[in-house]
Amino acid sequence: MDHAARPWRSVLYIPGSNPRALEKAKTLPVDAIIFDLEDAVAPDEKANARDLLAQTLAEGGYGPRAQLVRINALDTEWGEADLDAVAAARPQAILLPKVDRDADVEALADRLEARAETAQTRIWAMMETCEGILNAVTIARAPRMQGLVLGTNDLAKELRCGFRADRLPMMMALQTCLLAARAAGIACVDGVYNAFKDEDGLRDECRQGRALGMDGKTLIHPAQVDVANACFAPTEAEVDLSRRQIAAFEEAQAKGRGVAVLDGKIVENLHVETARATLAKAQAIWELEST
Ligand SMILES: CC(C)(COP(=O)(O)OP(=O)(O)OC[C@H]1O[C@@H](n2cnc3c(N)ncnc32)[C@H](O)[C@@H]1OP(=O)(O)O)[C@@H](O)C(=O)NCCC(=O)NCCSC(=O)C[C@H](O)C(=O)O
Ligand SMILES: [Mg+2]
Repeated sequence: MDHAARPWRSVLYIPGSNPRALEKAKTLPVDAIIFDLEDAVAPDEKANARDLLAQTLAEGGYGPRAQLVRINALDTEWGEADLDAVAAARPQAILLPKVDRDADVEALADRLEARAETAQTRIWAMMETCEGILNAVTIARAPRMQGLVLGTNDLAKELRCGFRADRLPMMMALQTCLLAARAAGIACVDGVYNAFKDEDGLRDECRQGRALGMDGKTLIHPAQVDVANACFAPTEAEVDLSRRQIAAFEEAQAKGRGVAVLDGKIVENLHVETARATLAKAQAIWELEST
């Protein structure tokens, strides 16, 4: 699969303490899983969840789904032990919560560097503190970074803002993270939609996230997966337009022109790059779903 095109449409949190949900995820058509040891796990359950997750990761069975482990922050009483427990399973990626600055990522990167098992492990950062949003540019460029995840619940708490359908109070934070991720060439995945039985509300928020440029949405329940997969995939119309734009541009080029006209609109090289990226994404989704 073309790594730049790897889909992150649906990224499902699974509480590391819930064996039934850990099993269920093996059957769900999600692009990625976040095995959570942080906020989905109560303090009394942390130690058991850590052991269960270490064993679950070692057993595998999650197929082509990308796997991220959200540990507790390294300055909590659980963070270091979480990392110790999951390291042996060679985790694809660690998701670090409540990242305030690039030094938080560097501290984790140093620990990953020190172990042979985590030589390839990437880092994702939860963007959910005001400090973190203000430092998004340097966080996104820190070592081993693969993506940002918006933590809109913690962010709303810190901002002291309300939840609105248009998400106006946190729009600047969402866009700051997107700018930082795109400038660094990494992924950016939107926050969760808490009302997991409200399919229409979820669809609206996914559409908004996609229009902003998000790669996908973090999810909390299996019922949310199909909506996110549909909203963040290229539509048939987009695939068709991309093919026609490429064909029109190549035809224009063959005639010595640098610009084509399609459906009354200009097509330049930059539009062709977007069209090729759309086709690569559609192909990557097809490959993932056929595995
Ligand atoms: C919200 C839930 C507590 C609801 O759980 P439950 O009552 O068990 O739901 P259902 O009975 O409808 O479940 C049906 C089956 O689906 C499985 N299930 C449920 N949730 C998940 C899941 N997340 N992943 C995989 N499988 C799941 C159930 O086990 C049932 O299976 P079966 O019986 O075999 O058919 C629950 O959904 C839940 O705990 N969700 C996750 C909550 C969570 O992770 N929260 C933390 C992340 S959000 C966050 O922290 C974001 C960020 O940091 C921020 O600040 O915003
Ligand atoms: Mg959070």
